Amino acid sequence: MQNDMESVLFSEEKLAERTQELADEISKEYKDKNPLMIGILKGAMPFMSDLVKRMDIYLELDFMDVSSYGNATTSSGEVKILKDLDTNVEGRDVIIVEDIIDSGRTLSYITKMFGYRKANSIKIVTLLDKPEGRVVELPVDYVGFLVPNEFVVGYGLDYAERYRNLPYIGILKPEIYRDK
Ligand SMILES: O=P(O)(O)OC[C@H]1O[C@H](OP(=O)(O)OP(=O)(O)O)[C@H](O)[C@@H]1O
Ligand code: HPA
Ligand SMILES: [Mg+2]
Repeated sequence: MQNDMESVLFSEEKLAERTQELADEISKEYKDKNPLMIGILKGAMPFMSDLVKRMDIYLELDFMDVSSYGNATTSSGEVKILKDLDTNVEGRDVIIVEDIIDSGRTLSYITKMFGYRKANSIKIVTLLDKPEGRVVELPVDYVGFLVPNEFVVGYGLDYAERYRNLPYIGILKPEIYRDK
């Protein structure tokens, strides 16, 4: 698996350090709010797990499974809900947790939906933001790192379901996904 990588963008240590900073910032702002933190599966799983362990406030967790990439490196444009929330978001202070915002389509769809469902507030925390990929404008509240317009994998991010278990974030060798 490591041989498929062209370069490392963010090491395990760097990810841990930045996650701690985000956890401190969010904890401070949500100290008395009992936020509902919603992880978007599957990519957000490792980041969300590390983030919430570093937050010393009352909070609740829920998950949604949404998919628009399938096995491709560009978004299909169609957002499919594979699993909805268990929790009613009405009146809740929602924090959506993502691994990456690229075209913005996934989160634009989800934030609109939570708006219809009458959440009290909706904020977004994403580990990575790829501004050059943006097709739909989207306000993002907490960002770990900006990434270049390359397909990145690791720490939850996949290519064709692989590489989610890498402890760091890196760029794949182009021959891995070229001609597929
Ligand atoms: O801003 P966008 O262009 O919508 O891209 C971002 C979304 O794409 C990825 O999910 P994917 O659909 O690949 O599902 P996964 O998390 O299960 O890999 C990623 O985890 C984000 O949810
Ligand atoms: O760069 C990416 N890598 C993995 N999954 C993704 N989903 C959107 N962009 C990406
Ligand atoms: Mg994916």
